[in-house]
Amino acid sequence: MSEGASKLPSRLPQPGLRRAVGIPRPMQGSCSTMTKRVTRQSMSAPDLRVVGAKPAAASGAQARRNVPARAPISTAQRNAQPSSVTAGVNRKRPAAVATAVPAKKPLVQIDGNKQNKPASAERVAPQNPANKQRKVAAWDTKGQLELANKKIERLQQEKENLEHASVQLPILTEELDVCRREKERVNNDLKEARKKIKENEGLSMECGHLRAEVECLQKRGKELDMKIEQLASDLAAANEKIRDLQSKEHILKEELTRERSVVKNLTDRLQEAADKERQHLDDIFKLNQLRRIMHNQILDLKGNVRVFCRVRPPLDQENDKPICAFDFPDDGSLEVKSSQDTQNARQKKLDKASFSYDKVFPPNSGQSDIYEELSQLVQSALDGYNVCVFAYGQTGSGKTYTMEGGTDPDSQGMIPRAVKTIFESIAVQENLGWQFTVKCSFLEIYNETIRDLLNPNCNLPHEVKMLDTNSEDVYVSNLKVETVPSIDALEVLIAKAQKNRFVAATVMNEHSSRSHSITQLKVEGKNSTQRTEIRSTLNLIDLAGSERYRSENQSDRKTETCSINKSLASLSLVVLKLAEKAEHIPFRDSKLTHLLMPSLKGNSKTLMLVNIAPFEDCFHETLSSLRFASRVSRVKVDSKRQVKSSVSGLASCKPRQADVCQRQ
Ligand SMILES: Nc1ncnc2c1ncn2[C@@H]1O[C@H](COP(=O)(O)OP(=O)(O)OP(=O)(O)O)[C@@H](O)[C@H]1O
Repeated sequence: MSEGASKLPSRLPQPGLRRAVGIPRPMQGSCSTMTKRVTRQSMSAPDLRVVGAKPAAASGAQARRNVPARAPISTAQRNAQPSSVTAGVNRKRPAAVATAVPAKKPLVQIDGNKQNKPASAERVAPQNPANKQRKVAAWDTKGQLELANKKIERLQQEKENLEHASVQLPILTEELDVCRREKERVNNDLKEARKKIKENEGLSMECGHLRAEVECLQKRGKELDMKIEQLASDLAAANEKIRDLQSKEHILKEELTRERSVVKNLTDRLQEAADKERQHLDDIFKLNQLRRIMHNQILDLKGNVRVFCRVRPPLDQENDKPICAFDFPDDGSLEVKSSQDTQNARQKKLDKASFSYDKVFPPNSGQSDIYEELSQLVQSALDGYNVCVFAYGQTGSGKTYTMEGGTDPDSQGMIPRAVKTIFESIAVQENLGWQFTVKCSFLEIYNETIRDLLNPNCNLPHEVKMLDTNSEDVYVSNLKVETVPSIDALEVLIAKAQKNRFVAATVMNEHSSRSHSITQLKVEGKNSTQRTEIRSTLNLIDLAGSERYRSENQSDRKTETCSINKSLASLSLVVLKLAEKAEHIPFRDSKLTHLLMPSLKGNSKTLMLVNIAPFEDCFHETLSSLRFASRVSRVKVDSKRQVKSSVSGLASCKPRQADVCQRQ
């Protein structure tokens, strides 16, 4: 079968159109083939008739009238047609086609494959009883003729039909081409549409994303709008503020200009004042230097070793005890006599004695009276001189009371008063450009053993050592030396040391009476402006009881008494040797004199405060103490002030050469 024939059925116009143009319903095969078959079959099978010719058997003109083939077929129509077209060419249902033909009229089977599939009409015809009845005998010529005529009629009819069909064929072919092109276009459109649909799907997804994005952006936009609104209002407020500030700035600038001129004025005046202050400070410094020198000269005149004598009053509980008779002719003299009548001749020789010292304080003297005199030595310590204050006397004579005193302000002893003076003076001096450092240590010497009162449990040995070979200064090894920034800090340390001494006293049976207690305050001052430094030590010493050892009732204290006597004798000897200006001074004979060596030598101020108990039974010890004090009182130590200064300017009041050591 040719290609055109095979494609034809599916490309035929819709059934309605076929009917309109009188085209028989397509079966199988092409139109040309069909025509040929019809011709052949009509020759061999007279009963057959053309399918589709029946209804109208329309003439060619009529068919042409009914053909709207030329009219354009809409796409919708074209899309609607294929199902019915293809339905009409269902090759698998030839039988149904055959049955659609009325039984009385023989059908012309249009079949493209006659050999394989004989037409049903041909197969049915021999079985038809009508056909059998119409059989004419061979001898019936007339019948044969009639039959032949009828056949001819039918053939002529078929011929007409065929002619009509052949006229329609080019129209249909043309229509077919149109349909093909239309289909091609439709297919293309379809492809295009599918492509567009696909694109649309992609686009719609993208659209979805874009919509979401747009929504986000819109939301963000709204937020930004709000922010912008807020910022705009802030900006407006800020602008308002700026305007406000600008106006204020203007006012302030004017004020500033005025203030500047005031400040300049003040600065000039300040400069003037500073210059004046510098000048005043210079003057004050010079005056202070002068005061120091004069103060020192006064003390020199009074003596480098001064002796005060203090007689303590009997306490309430001691009122029953007989007391010696004391007389105080002036503030530096003292007469003492025993009041007992039953004295032997030897005793009578000794029952009255007169002594003279730098100062004598009767029993009614207060702590402040003593300190008034002693404060001059404290001032000397602040001026750069080493100072030693000894409280000497027998046990119970009032040494500790004088040095430490009580807790109330009136009864405060020399140590707390001296500390107060030092820190008050430092405060004043600091305003004049001085800077001071105060260091302190507390120790006691018992049986020639040094004990640290700030660190009493220290097991390390405490030895008196030279600071260095070139220096005459000494120090105690392993001794705690505290730097005290304030009077409060120092008072805390003093209390601690006193407590430690008190604990030892209870444990060691009147230990405190039998030991020397030494409070050392080292003062270092520096005046950077005047390039001056001072350094001094204030030693406040509460000596052990000076009573003599008496073997008959104090055997248990033999060792300690000997030790005390030895150190006191050593102190006495050192002082005497100093007075003699001896070449060798036995400082190292006792720990006490060794430790106090720098403060007893030339560069020193020494005060011996002899304390006297007023009782009759102390008379001999009283005489002993007063005699010792008299010996000391005669000593004059050459004083050498520890001052290094680049400032002189004191020509009119120039101290002795030894007093001031000029810095080179
Ligand atoms: N001037 C005084 N006014 C009032 N009371 C005093 C005075 N001197 C000493 N006392 C009192 O006398 C007693 C003995 O004085 P203190 O303890 O000071 O003597 P001491 O010489 O230090 O004795 P020790 O050598 O045992 O330490 C103490 O109770 C003390 O308060």
